[in-house]
Amino acid sequence: MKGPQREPRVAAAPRYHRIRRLAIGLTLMAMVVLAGWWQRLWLLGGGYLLVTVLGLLGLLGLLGLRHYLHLRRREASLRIAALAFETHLGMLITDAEGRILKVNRTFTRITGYREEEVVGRNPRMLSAGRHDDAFYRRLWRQVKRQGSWQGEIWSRHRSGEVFPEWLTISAVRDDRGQLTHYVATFSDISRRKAAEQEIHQLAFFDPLTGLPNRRLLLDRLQSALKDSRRNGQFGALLYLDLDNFKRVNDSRGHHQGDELLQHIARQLEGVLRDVDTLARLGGDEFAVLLQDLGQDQEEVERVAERVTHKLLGVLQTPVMLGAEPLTMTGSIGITLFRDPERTVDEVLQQADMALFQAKKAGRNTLSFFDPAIQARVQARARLEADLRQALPRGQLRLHYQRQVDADARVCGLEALLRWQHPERGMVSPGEFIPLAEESRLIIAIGDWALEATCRQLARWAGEPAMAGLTVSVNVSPQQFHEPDFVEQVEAILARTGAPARRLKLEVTETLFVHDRDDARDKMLRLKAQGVTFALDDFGTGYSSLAYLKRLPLDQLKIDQSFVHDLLEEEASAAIVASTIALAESLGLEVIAEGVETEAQRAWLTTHGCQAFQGYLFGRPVPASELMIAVA
Ligand SMILES: Nc1nc2c(ncn2[C@@H]2O[C@H](COP(=O)(O)O[C@H]3[C@@H](O)[C@H](n4cnc5c(=O)[nH]c(N)nc54)O[C@@H]3COP(=O)(O)O)[C@@H](O)[C@H]2O)c(=O)[nH]1
Repeated sequence: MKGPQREPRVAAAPRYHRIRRLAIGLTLMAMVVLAGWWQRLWLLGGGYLLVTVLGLLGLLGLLGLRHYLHLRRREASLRIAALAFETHLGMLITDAEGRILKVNRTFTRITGYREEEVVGRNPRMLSAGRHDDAFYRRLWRQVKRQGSWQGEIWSRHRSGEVFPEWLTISAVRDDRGQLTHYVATFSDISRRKAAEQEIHQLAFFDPLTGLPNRRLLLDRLQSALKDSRRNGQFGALLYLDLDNFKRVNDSRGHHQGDELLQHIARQLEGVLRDVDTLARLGGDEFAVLLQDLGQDQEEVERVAERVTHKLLGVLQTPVMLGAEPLTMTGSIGITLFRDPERTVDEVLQQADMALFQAKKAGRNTLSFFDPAIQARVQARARLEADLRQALPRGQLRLHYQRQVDADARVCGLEALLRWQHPERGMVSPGEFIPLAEESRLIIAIGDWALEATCRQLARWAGEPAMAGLTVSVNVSPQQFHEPDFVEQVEAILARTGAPARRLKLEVTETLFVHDRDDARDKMLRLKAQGVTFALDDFGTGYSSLAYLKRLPLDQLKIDQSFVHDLLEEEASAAIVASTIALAESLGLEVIAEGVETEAQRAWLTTHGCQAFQGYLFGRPVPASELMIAVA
């Protein structure tokens, strides 16, 4: 194995050595020649120069090549950047101070502004004015801290039209970390928003009426229950069903049925507050969610009942459907909620059961889920119906309560209403006046009381013991706010022949909450006739001292609740003492009402009160029973 392997090598050796010797000989010769040349150049002193020149030439060549390659690369990236800049996204670049340097064509397409119109200006020129300063502060804080911000923002088109956009802002920094530019890219998302809105509309609103649907109602009811647990305020859920709606559909067709539902939805909305939710549950069924009705249950019941009556009233307003008018009625079931344990399902179920009761009770009616509330509501309804008859049937009376001075001499009287009910006997005004106010019957009743007082005043004008007495009569805010109230009083005075200077009108603080100027004007016109004014229940209501000095009042009446607690409660005593001092400093008379004991009278006298009214001096009695001695 080894022999055949070595044989060829022995044969090639002389040729190989010949070639090697030839190559070495040639190299040596070249070296000798080059060395000769080199020696000669060196000797000529140009050796160094040549090396330097050759070196520099080489370096320049290399730099030139690098620069060329760099330019090629930059040109390529600029081409790419320019291409990228002209994208489907709007783009703008500002300097570090926020001045616009460049915008792309999409920017112009979306905003309507050409580049030359915006360069040098601040991008805030595009602001729609829909975000507050805090929004922009947060945005820029994030750009500064995190290098970029993105989100939805409202912008304004050159035409003034406002549109939503999706915006990204990035801060650009150089190698040393210095801020050099901001780059903003954005897209118009109006269409996406419109689509989202449409989806939301379909999911949460009824397509026929545009009202919230059952799903949205449930959402709102859920949060209403949470709120009511938190703030202790009552809420109410009302279920409303149109009576005999099917007949409308059958006789007039579905088109008119739909029209009717749309009309009713608008009308019902019209009598509700913005914060209330009116929903259509389907067919002819609606629901109303009322929130934050207060903490006093009886007051809340009354509010819910009032709203329900308004809704039922709306339904009864005739509607022109096609050529013929149509009048509808409805039934309403109501449940109140505040109980922390109550669930959405329970509330819905209760409203439904109450609606069933209302339907069963004969339609065009309301029914509360709670039987106790229902009983109270029905009792009030009966009382109101009776009260409507009280005036025409002559069941109202006036009683008079004496007012005395520091020497217990009668100096005036207060006329107080009484209702002689045929079955219930004497009904207290405390019971029927609030009802009369709710139903606005108070205007007619108040006018009657005023006229009856004036007739009595005219009679007393001929009696020496009574002629010098002033008679006070209560005027409710509704009555006072009637546009022709002054003319009414003037007409009554003229009709009855009562001396105006003997008539004192008792008004309350609530009168001056709204339209104070109108109230002042009316008072001044009546005062010009000789009529005087007392401010009743002082300290229990609005009690703004500012209005006191502007109004032409003659007397302050200290409310009986303060007099009652005067000797037991320091706060009441302090209020009474301040009221007396205030009246004195404003030059007004002061009278304390509800004085029941000698100790209260003594305390009041010591603190400067000079006039009193209360059971201590006499209860309200009919005019025929007043026994007043000639002064
Ligand atoms: N708008 C009108 N309101 C009227 C009219 N008549 C009465 N009213 C208001 O009804 C409320 C209840 O009145 P009434 O039951 O008559 O009670 C008055 C007095 O009887 C009662 N009073 C008087 N002295 C005492 C007392 O010593 N103790 C005690 N517990 N009660 C007493 O106080 C009522 C006086 O009311 P006022 O001075 O008006 O505040 C009442 O709010 C009447 O205003 C009317 O014609 N129109």
